[in-house]
Amino acid sequence: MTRQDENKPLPIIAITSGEPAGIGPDIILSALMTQSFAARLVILADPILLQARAKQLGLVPNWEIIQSADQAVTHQKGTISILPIELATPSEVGQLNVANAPYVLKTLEVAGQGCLNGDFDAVVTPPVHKGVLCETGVHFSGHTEFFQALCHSEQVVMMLATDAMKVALVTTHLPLQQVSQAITDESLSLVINALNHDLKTKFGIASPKILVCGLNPHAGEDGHLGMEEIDVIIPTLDRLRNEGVDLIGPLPADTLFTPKYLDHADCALAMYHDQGLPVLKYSGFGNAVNITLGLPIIRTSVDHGTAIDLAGTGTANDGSLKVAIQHAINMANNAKKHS
Ligand SMILES: NC(=O)c1ccc[n+]([C@@H]2O[C@H](COP(=O)([O-])OP(=O)(O)OC[C@H]3O[C@@H](n4cnc5c(N)ncnc54)[C@H](O)[C@@H]3O)[C@@H](O)[C@H]2O)c1
Ligand SMILES: N[C@H](C(=O)O)[C@H](O)COP(=O)(O)O
Repeated sequence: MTRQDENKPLPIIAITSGEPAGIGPDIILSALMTQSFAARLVILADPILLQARAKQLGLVPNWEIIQSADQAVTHQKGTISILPIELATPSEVGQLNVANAPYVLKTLEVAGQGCLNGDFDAVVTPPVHKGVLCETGVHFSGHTEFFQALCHSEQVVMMLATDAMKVALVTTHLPLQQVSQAITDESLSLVINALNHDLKTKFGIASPKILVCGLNPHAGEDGHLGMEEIDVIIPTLDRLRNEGVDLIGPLPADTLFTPKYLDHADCALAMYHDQGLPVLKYSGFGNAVNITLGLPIIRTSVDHGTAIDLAGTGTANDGSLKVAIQHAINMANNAKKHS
């Protein structure tokens, strides 16, 4: 039996490098040097980038350069298996360079396509810098939307989770000015149905109970502080309840995130990015995972950004990446069990 055959049942997880000038390379190295994962981990990156960062951080991994995903063997801490993707130009720590945007996008494309065609069982994405990618002229608002387009998914849902809390979003990377118009009966229904479906199928929750935030202060105060609840949110929730979805709300977002509600629900649904994520990050920054629901592939990510200020310093916390990798492994094992 070859080494590959012996390890065949373990999922193959693609890990992209993220923004090369940021902390992506640091946390990949640190996580994989200090913890063994029961999976075959394939880093999609330029080996030169990772080797230079390892040297800067004083780390000496056992490098394996592979030519295809199936050559990866069970991960052991200290080993880094790389499926090479070349940088466009050498990357300097802490210096964003738009010339490397195509490299970043290529790592995501290879990972996403590899998941779609079965080479990988899941993809884990360290952080990219959205601004530098947009400077190339592509509209990149986030991995969530990138993988939605790549997979032609009708509806995706961004959900961040810690052991204590799951927070999903109705709108993702949208200017605040556009949030109200984006909350319609159709969009809210699609998000809630996708969330309800994946909480059942990907998290094994038989009958998910979902807390829904209002959009306005005090959930609109009976229309005195905004009409979106009365015009859109309440009628949509009522209809979905009649269809069997277990929904509570809309509740005022300022008090929804308290144990009285959270302790008796499976997930909170916030109307926009900064309504839900600050609470989640306050409660568990560094230990949370970002999961894209609604995709035909498994994709997890970290709860933080590129932290350019920390790249190459050895002070970046790898906790969220470890959680993201472990979640991807668990979800991939679960999917294999049910396939
Ligand atoms: N998953 C992703 O790809 C992702 C997630 C969030 C933000 N971003 C992008 O990252 C870039 C920078 O965003 P930002 O400045 O708002 O957020 P950030 O998370 O990069 O930084 C916010 C603060 O948290 C600190 N920090 C972040 N990660 C840390 C870690 N692992 N260990 C210790 N400290 C850490 C930083 O030093 C900084 O003080 C933006 O372009 C943003 O779009 C990407
Ligand atoms: N909204 C996420 C966060 O604040 O952590 C982050 O921007 C990542 O989004 P994507 O996974 O879509 O890149």
